[in-house]
Amino acid sequence: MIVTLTLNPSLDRTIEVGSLTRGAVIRAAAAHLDPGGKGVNVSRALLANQVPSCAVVPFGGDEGRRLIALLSAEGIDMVTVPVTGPTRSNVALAESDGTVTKVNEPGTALSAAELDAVAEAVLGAASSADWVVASGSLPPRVPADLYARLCRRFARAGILVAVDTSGPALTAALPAGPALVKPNREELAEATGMAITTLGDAVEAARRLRAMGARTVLASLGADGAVLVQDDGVWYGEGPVAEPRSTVGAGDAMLAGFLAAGACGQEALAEALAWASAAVALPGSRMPGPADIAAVRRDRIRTSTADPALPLRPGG
Ligand SMILES: Nc1ncnc2c1ncn2[C@@H]1O[C@H](COP(=O)(O)OP(=O)(O)OP(=O)(O)O)[C@@H](O)[C@H]1O
Ligand SMILES: O=P(O)(O)OC[C@@]1(O)O[C@H](CO)[C@@H](O)[C@@H]1O
Repeated sequence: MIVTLTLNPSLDRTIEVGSLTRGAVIRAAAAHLDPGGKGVNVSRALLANQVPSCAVVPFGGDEGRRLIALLSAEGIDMVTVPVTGPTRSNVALAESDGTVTKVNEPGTALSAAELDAVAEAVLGAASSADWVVASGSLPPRVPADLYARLCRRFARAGILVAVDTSGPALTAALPAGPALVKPNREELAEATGMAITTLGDAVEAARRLRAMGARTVLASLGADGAVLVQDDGVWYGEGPVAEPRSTVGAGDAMLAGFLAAGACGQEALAEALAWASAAVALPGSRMPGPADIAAVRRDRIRTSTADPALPLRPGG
């Protein structure tokens, strides 16, 4: 059982446009509304592939009620925690060449009592968990070491914790020894202060995150694929997507696939890439099911030992 915690969930609106021009009126080709937030997406991807998962989700206001209604309609197993502030709405503009521009609201602050209620909900849900996935940004004024405290608490209970976050929350979590972190390229650069321009840079940055305390680093590199660094090896893989539709939530699908496949070695990396590629080919943040993933797995995923000289796409 995989429990996910999304402290800052969202209603995600993805708007498909030909291309973006600042200051212009742009007529959208299509729009999608999805339940969002990184942990929520991990649970949605797991559910779509019949892997047991429970999502812990604080929610507030009309947006929060809409979020919970959308998750219920998908059949997500969840523990909901009512809070006073409204759940945020995030917007993604997906251009026809696959470029996605995201505007994420900060979310609303949780009171100390609300934070305690969420922590209690996670501890309760995790009593039968193998993994707890702590994913996404922290709402305003939530202490940056919250994920670190969860890592320590669950380590004592023998439960593995995966952390997918950015900024101070990621830096604070590392010394608490998370079993897994899933930074993207920007987060790798931010956490290490390194410029990531080659695969070798990404591997070196992932090694530094391990030196700071993370046991396994699964670093996603956008269209360049992903690199996995753990005790028994370093692997690289990619899964080109012929017609990228929306990359929103691709990293979450990747994390879900990696955990579903056992979170270890080249095979799990290949599965993670198949889930991510399948997600990129779908609109909005729709999570791929077995048929979407099987189509990708058959012919497109390539994994290998990591060639440090491989250049990454500029600015990716
Ligand atoms: N344009 C693309 N073409 C092919 N694959 C892609 C593309 N963008 C992303 N992917 C796949 O999705 C994975 C995750 O993407 P990315 O590194 O952007 O994660 P992320 O920033 O965590 O995403 P999100 O926060 O939206 O979930 C990549 O490792 C790659 O396998
Ligand atoms: O603002 P955060 O918490 O960093 O990211 C939130 C978010 O961008 O992540 C998901 C995609 O990974 C979306 O569903 C959601 O809008």
